[in-house]
Amino acid sequence: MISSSSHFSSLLFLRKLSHTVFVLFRMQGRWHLSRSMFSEYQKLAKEALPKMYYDFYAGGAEDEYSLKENVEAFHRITFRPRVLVDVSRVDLSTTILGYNISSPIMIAPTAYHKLANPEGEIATARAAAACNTIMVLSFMSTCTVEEVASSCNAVRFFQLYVYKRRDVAALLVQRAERNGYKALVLTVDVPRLGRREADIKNKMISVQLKNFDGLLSTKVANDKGSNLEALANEKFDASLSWEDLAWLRSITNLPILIKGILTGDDAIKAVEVGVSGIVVSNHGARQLDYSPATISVLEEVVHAVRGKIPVLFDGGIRRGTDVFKALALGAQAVLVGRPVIFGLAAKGEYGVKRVIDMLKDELELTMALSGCPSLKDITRSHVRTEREQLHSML
Ligand SMILES: Cc1cc2nc3c(=O)[nH]c(=O)nc-3n(C[C@H](O)[C@H](O)[C@H](O)COP(=O)(O)O)c2cc1C
Ligand SMILES: CC(C)CC(=O)C(=O)O
Repeated sequence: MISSSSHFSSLLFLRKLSHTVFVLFRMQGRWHLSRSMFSEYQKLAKEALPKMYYDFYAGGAEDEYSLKENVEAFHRITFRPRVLVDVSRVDLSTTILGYNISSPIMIAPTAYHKLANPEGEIATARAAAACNTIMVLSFMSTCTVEEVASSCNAVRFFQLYVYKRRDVAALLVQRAERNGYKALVLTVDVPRLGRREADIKNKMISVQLKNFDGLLSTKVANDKGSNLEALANEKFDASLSWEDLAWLRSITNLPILIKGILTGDDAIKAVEVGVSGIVVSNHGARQLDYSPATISVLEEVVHAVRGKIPVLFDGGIRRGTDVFKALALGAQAVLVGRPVIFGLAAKGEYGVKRVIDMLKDELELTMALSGCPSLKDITRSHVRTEREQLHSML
């Protein structure tokens, strides 16, 4: 239930439950509980999915400290809006690696979309096309690289995990290139799978992925805990290192982005090895718990890169205000993971489109209310970080 604030007659309290901000308000003599559209979709997804799948999508590693922090660190950043700026038109459009998109909100690579909806990644790709944005297809997708490519005309990037079987990684890269994917996103934060305790308890399944038919088996069936963890630990190449970027460049002409950078030091190395961009990410807090909230390290990375390559961002984006904050701190665009999956689980292609449109609408409003008619008008001085707020109190 989402209601217009103009009808509020009283506001009772504002409290955080789980990762969600709830407001209890009185309207026309009755009490109502408001939630963001994201939480509405999360709730619908929870109702629609078996517990094992919902926990897989929603969960994080170990204590889920970073999972909460990814979201809550945004709440500690406030705005410095400017007034009396002509915002009768607000332009959200931007360019990523030369591709024009309608807003700086892209779809993050996430595994196993068919567990959320029978149409799987095809539904997600069609929603991306309808929103005129970029989808990053996961290496662990349930639809094939070819099926997704032929389903719509969205600009698509391909996310890569490097298996011990390098020939399999190389083959998938070639298939992505042949099928019109425009960039590779090399994910570097999974030498082993993080300890996801819900998946261990639920004995999370690992299904055969069609992309690998005839190449290798991705199906694991044992009774000892998360089959996904067993799969990743068996197949992923934990020896992958900076030197291997030369190998990757030798097998493709596509631009390469590195996803999973959290420090200025690693950002400098990424620039040195000649990649075309980086994604500041802690993998949605599913890998190393107590890694920092991604928004809290974005600026360090942006400073280290010194504008040499684009810096993208993901982790905890739930509102248009979050997108604005990430842009103000130097990101060129953001990627969203769970909101897209919850949209997909709740309402298929339509749900994904709604979630993206909601974020776009909220970003547009935030820009108007902050005095920013275009993305280039969003500057560092439009936000106040927690550190700045603390300094101002000294
Ligand atoms: C269910 C799920 C599956 C994911 N699968 C992948 C994947 O296959 N490859 C990858 O690079 N990242 C994967 N990620 C991480 C996302 O790309 C992204 O970094 C993260 O979801 C961003 O955080 P958010 O969910 O708060 O938006 C996955 C995340 C989730 C939640
Ligand atoms: C199968 C997993 C490795 C997919 C993934 O990246 C994730 O679940 O976070």
